[in-house]
Amino acid sequence: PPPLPDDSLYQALGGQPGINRVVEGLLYRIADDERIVHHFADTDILRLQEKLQEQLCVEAGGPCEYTGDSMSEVHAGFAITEADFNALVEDLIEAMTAEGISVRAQNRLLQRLAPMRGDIIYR
Ligand code: HEM
Repeated sequence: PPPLPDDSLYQALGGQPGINRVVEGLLYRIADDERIVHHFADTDILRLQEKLQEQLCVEAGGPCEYTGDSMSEVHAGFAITEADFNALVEDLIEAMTAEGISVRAQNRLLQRLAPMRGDIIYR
């Protein structure tokens, strides 16, 4: 999606510290999520954490650069289903709710991530 005109979403997420807490909460929830944890068996979790922190910052209109690989490159070969995708989004919503992020800000971020769906789900 095109860049946001301002950093209001970044601020609503609590800036980089808030985004980092959401990413940490997401990673803990994935680790506990029997529906999808198997996909991450061989993943360098510290790298994933760093790239997610950057990506969510960029998508929220924050002052960051994403240095990871493209969504299609990264997720190809994992045979990620629509149900897997929905499970991860559920975990993300839980992580944001636990950080006290408003439903409006949650929905703004999810709207930014939703278009990536086609690059992540295996067809
Ligand atoms: C909106 C949804 C998603 C976003 C924004 C996202 C974002 C990312 C990012 C930024 C990375 C790191 C890229 C890099 O290392 O250069 C990554 C890696 C990864 N993602 Fe996703 N992802 C999403 C959905 C999913 C889903 C649904 C699954 C599976 C259930 C998944 C499984 C993985 C795995 C296994 C890796 C690590 C790949 C590896 O170890 O080489 N992702 N993702």
